[in-house]
Amino acid sequence: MLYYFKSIYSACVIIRVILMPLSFGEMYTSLLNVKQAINVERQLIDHLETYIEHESERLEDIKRFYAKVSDLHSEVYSGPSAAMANPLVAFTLIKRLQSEWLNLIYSDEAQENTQDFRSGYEEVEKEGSLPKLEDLQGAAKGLMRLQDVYALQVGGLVRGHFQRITDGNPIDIYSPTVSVHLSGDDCFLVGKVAYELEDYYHSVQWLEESVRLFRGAGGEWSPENEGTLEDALDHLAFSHFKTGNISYALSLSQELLNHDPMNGRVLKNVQKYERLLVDSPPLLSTDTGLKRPNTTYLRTRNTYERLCRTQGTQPTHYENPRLFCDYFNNDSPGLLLQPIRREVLSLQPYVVLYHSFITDSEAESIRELAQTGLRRSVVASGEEQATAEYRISKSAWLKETAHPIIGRLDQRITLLTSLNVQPPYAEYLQVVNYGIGGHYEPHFDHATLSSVDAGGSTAFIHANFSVPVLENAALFWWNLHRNGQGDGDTLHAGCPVLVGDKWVANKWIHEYGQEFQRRCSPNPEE
Ligand SMILES: O=C(O)CCC(=O)C(=O)O
Ligand SMILES: [Fe+2]
Repeated sequence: MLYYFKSIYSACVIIRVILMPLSFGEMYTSLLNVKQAINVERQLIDHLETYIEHESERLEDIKRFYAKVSDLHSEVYSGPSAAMANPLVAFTLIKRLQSEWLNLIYSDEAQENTQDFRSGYEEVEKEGSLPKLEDLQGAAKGLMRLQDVYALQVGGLVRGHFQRITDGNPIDIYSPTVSVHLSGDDCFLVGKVAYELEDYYHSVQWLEESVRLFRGAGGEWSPENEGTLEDALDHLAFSHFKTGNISYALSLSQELLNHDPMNGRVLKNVQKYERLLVDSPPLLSTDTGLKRPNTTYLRTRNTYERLCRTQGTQPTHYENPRLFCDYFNNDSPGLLLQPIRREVLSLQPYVVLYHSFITDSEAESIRELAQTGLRRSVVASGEEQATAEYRISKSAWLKETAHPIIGRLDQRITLLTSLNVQPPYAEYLQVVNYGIGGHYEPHFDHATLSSVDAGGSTAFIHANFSVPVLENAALFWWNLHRNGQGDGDTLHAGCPVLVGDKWVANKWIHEYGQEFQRRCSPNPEE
């Protein structure tokens, strides 16, 4: 968990402690919810197990009947015709044909088993603990965000690797301890989300993988799949058409026709593509020059992403002799025996990292206290607050009265900063948990606690450095100049979490109430 102290409004300070790495609904926006979903699937696995047992018993019974009847045919009825003279043989034949076959064929058992299985699923569904379509789409967008910000290869992701091409070779930027491969259908879903957003840059890449994997599976059908090779070919062909690669759209459509020769729509498309190719033959280059869509219109996107990729402070900052580390007690009696390791990361804006600001057990308690209050994080939107794609997380507010730990943290902030953090001079503690590819794009906090395995740094865009997520550490900066104006250099962002569960806690301290702690400067510009 990272802890941030920051001043807002006409305010001065930000304290942000990284705790370690929440409520259902919008499951993808918080990793805690994703973790809770594991139990939901466990319930479904139990229901499936019972279903398989019952269906297996039913099939065993059917097999027994089959064996009995086919044995009779090979042993009794194919023998001397005298067998039929036996009234018992004749009776059993008639009984079977009049009743047993009927009972077997019209047995309700299969339906009952299916019904029980469905009821189990419906119970889980009623609890409201199943992800919705929006969650699946949100998770798919999270994957594409990670792909973009960390320049990951889709082909690598599909094989469970987090790889970036460096000097022409794929280099692992993170090696997961547990890894999963994606199926043709998994890739189809991501591709389809992009396709529906008319984002053909991503749909082409994911659907290419989908088609490759579906082809590799030899068109084998799986009952759990959403799409088929034909669906993937269809979407991929159209994506290529939209990006101007007509000849590829044509060959994919022709492949699709091999599987589905009577598909009128695709037949028409083929004719259209052929006509287009005759009218304007393609240039030799097959490079379609597909560009990443700039959906968030971030002007600082390149710097932001570069800072996220480097996952930490730029080396040049260590070369600045005015930056230093020390053990700091702020001359506070409460810290004399236990000074805090302080790392000054930047002078303008002034950004300091306090190591081991909280303990593991404090971070754990804060996470637990926040859990039930976690709601989708919002951002200021005019007078109102609204959810936004550029902030994907859940957050909860903790008052000092929630637990003595919160009061102790407030005291620690005061010991370190000499600032008054009692209401109304500061906000309550805001605890945040990020979701799949969760992030907070560049923003200011003015008038606005965990380690992760990869990604999730806090990037200072204009100041050109990023701070990796450091468990239990606190990051402090002044959002405002001494003259009360917002400091433009504090533009900062929470990079997407690549792997891990990122929790942060924010403490925004108002400028009002700190007049004697942070005096104005003789220089009105300062
Ligand atoms: O998560 C981070 O690193 C940054 C979060 C942040 O800037 C905020 O919550 O205001
Ligand atoms: Fe912020």
